[in-house]
Amino acid sequence: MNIKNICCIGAGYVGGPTMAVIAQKCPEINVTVVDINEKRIAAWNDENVENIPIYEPGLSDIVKEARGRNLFFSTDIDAAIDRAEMIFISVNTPTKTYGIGKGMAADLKYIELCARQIARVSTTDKIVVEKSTLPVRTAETLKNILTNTGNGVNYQILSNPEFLAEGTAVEDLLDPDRVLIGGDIDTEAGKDAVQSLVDVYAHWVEKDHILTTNVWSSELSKLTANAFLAQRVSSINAMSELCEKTGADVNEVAKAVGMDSRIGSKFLKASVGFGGSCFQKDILNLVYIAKSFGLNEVANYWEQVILMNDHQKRRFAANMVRTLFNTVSGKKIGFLGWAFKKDTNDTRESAAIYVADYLLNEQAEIVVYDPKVKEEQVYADLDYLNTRSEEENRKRVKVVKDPYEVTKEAHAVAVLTEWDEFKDYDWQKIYDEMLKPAFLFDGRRMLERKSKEKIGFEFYAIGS
Ligand SMILES: NC(=O)C1=CN([C@@H]2O[C@H](COP(=O)(O)OP(=O)(O)OC[C@H]3O[C@@H](n4cnc5c(N)ncnc54)[C@H](O)[C@@H]3O)[C@@H](O)[C@H]2O)C=CC1
Ligand SMILES: O=C(O)[C@H]1O[C@H](OP(=O)(O)OP(=O)(O)OC[C@H]2O[C@@H](n3ccc(=O)[nH]c3=O)[C@H](O)[C@@H]2O)[C@H](O)[C@@H](O)[C@@H]1O
Repeated sequence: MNIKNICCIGAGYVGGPTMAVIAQKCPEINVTVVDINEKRIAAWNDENVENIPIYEPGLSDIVKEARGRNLFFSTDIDAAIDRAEMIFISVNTPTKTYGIGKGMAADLKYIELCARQIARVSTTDKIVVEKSTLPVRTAETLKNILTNTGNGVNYQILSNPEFLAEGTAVEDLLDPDRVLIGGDIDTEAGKDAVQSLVDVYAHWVEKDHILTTNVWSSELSKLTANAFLAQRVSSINAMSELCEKTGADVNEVAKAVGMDSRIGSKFLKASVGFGGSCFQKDILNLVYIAKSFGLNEVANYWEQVILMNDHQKRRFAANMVRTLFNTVSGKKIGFLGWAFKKDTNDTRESAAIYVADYLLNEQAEIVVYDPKVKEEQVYADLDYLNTRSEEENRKRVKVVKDPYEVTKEAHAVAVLTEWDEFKDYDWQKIYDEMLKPAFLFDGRRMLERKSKEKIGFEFYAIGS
């Protein structure tokens, strides 16, 4: 099928950047990104392109180039669906918070709503592309809804999971390790649909980086990739605790191990724990799927990655309390960073939230600075945990715009996100203005130990 119009449902961290790049690279295709969230769409359409709702290096330039030419953001979902030959579903698939599978399974209600809307609105044949991360065999459910409630329209379902990482989304989209497309490759219509999507990506991705498989392999590969990545972080974090007991240094261990080409050096950075909207959610989903097939050993194996991560966040916070003479009650603790990693304003499942929650339970007073995260987001994250009243969260946590306000008169400062700017702060000034002993906790292994100790800090870093 010759694709002239693409619709993407979901203008979030994946839908927005992915479609912006498709529009930039395929000027002859009209790309419309739709969402039920009016505020988000308004922000994507903001005259000042720096105000688009997602911060990603390089993204605003691409939006500036394509927006209004062949890239559009709209809340008119029906019109965009009807016009498109190809529809990407890029809505959120969070962990279920109710009913069967609560706390583990993926909540597919937004996916189902999209399918029902597509079925209701479509008057011409469509290729429906799963861009969201989904449990293996979701395409079957989609097909079922579309063909049983549709108007006699033909649908092809493709799986095209997204592997971009936040903070490097544009880079990852422009130069992906691979693009994965799963389809019904046993039928001519299925092969045609796969080819249509291959043709879109072939505008800028080398052919041998575009991989086609059956739908189920594609769906499962996405969960597998995230499980493997998160497993590496939990593996090195497990070693970080052993390093702290033995005098080994986790960065040296990671380097030595990573130089083995079979292991590789990437994704071996010890930290206060992985965050982000997907690793935990996708592994829980994998565990749930394995359990639902009665594969308990498989489920337990992968669940350990999450348990290790929870332990890492908890032990970082517990170590702070222990080091501060077993109490942080009424003490000012400065947080540098709140986002789940640098170069993003996303805070979903950020380790900082859980460390803060732990310290608040110990009656600490927390002051937060993050270069990209807004005050209301910090409160929303803490309120979401439901550990204490909203009023209490606002009383005990302050969010400031100047990092030196975080550190002034603080009993301890903790680095929770690896923003580059933290390295260049005036650490002598920070030391001078802190209460003594001045405790510094590096949850990201990003600060240089010797110079901090020379200034006088009591320095603690993960894994050394
Ligand atoms: N955030 C990431 O880095 C990555 C996410 N993914 C996957 O991509 C999917 C989307 O993730 P994000 O973009 O982070 O989510 P997000 O929450 O940022 O965006 C999803 C958007 O979908 C909209 N939406 C939900 N239901 C809708 C409906 N029925 N009609 C219209 N709009 C609707 C929401 O309003 C929201 O703006 C998830 O399945 C996630 O696992 C995959 C790779 C990377
Ligand atoms: O499905 C998804 O949502 C995406 O999840 C991750 O991307 P993302 O969560 O954006 O960011 P990562 O760079 O993977 O970092 C995840 C977390 O692990 C932490 N991390 C990562 C690497 C490392 O060595 N150590 C470490 O602690 C990061 O600080 C962060 O908190 C994957 O890297 C993407 O391929 C995938 O598409």
